[in-house]
Amino acid sequence: MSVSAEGAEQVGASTVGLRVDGLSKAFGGTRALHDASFAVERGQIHALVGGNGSGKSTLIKILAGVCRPDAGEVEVNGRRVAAAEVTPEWAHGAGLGFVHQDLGLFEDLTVAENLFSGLPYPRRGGRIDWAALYGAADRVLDELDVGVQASRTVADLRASTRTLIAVARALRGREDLHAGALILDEPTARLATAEVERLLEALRGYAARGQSIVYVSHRLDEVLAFASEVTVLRDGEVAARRSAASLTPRELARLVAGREVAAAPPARRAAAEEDGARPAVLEVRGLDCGVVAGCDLDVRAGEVVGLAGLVGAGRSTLLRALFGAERRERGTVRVGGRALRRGDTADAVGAGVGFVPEDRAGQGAFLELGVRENLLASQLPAYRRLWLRRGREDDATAAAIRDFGVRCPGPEAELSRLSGGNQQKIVIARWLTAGTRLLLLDEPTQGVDVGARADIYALIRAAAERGMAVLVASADADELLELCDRVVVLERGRIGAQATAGELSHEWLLSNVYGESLAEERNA
Ligand SMILES: Nc1ncnc2c1ncn2[C@@H]1O[C@H](COP(=O)(O)OP(=O)(O)OP(=O)(O)O)[C@@H](O)[C@H]1O
Repeated sequence: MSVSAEGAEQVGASTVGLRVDGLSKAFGGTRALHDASFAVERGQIHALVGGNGSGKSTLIKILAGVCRPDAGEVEVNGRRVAAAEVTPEWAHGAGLGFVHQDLGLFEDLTVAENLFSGLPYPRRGGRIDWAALYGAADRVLDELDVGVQASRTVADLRASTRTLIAVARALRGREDLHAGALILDEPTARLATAEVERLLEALRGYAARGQSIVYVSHRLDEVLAFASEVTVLRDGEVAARRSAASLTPRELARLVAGREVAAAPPARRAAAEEDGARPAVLEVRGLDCGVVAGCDLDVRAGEVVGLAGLVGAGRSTLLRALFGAERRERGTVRVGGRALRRGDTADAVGAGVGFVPEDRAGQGAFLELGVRENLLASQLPAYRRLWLRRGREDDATAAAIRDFGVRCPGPEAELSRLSGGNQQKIVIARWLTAGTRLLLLDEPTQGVDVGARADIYALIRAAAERGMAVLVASADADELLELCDRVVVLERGRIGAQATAGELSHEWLLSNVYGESLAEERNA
């Protein structure tokens, strides 16, 4: 079976669901993919892992027909074409379905409307036939065991259910929903631990019925528990292809990073009396803002405090209110003893507050500016005042690129040209400077690779050792356990249970954060 000179596709019987052969793609001088090949058997769960900038997204975009490669071939269920011939229509027709990190769902619409968005709705007598639409949607949802009614509004659904809706939308319109290849780009990055297992269980069920699954993730423990085969990309090349059973998490981390990955430094676990002696950098009293109500919270110098909670509990709202990005309705926020004006981010920055928001593309980064400008964005006035401009800026930029292992063509490269994980490293590095007294982090390592994650934890802890106070919201239990001296749970906008590092465990988080959501599962 091969591709003819004209590039026409060849069809034949095969047990392979998806095969890519010799994929290469360069962006100017950057080699994003080089001669990458791997195959996914029908019904196999195949993980595609690699460091930030290793070429995973480029590979997915080529398969989706939205990025034209320089060379290579693609085969789906026996249909083989030159990769440069793949269009979105071909990909869909051949049976490829995609779930991107941003699920692209319309929150205010129903499940059925989301499932059939972009397609002509069934009509009867010139009007939309809603009964037929909901009926068709219910059949897809039943077939995929999603356990949700097509008439529900997406905004009311829990996170794992939303991801399954995105899966259903990727597969809709196929004759056999389980016959193609499903490609998921970090489907669990935004999910809390309990939600992850529910999603993976559903995906295992689809694989058992014949679906070939390609799954991209930076959570390596999860990869080894979920996938049967693993392809590791490094610098655009396939660095290893192994069965998951033959790998330990540590070996896989080494393959991904191309080096031994140091374990994160242990949380400080300071004695209570030592904590009491440190000054509070952040003092919040009676803060009301949106869902957040009556919030009292202190974070001391040198302390890393985790904010746990379910989606919608108000973690992001609280961080945004502290930074002034959201206008608080009541209450006071003091940083280093100074009261912050509400809704005034400049005042917060002036008091030494740094903020890494969850929505990097929308709020965290200046995508159209260069790496250097992004790194220095929090400190420009200081550099300008000192008349030190380029020399010092260049040193600081080079140091940040080195310390964070940022993969970029150079300090002038536009941020939009960097991979997602490398953008995140820049956004965090920007605030890890001497001027920051309080650092607010919202899901700081989402999309960040295993090596960089360890580096970022080490840099955050080192900043805390120097006296920075850190407040970090995370849905990732491992992150809270590895990074935090203390964890505070937000429950529907109110501060609930708290535990110090010595008391913290997976079990504690499960019962204090997720217990309630598991009980509510049937409602979604
Ligand atoms: N449009 C583009 N223009 C220039 N360079 C690009 C472009 N898209 C990707 N690249 C570069 O190609 C390389 C591979 O990027 P890609 O986004 O595929 O990596 P990735 O493995 O998905 O990373 P991450 O884990 O951070 O999402 C990176 O060096 C990136 O900077």
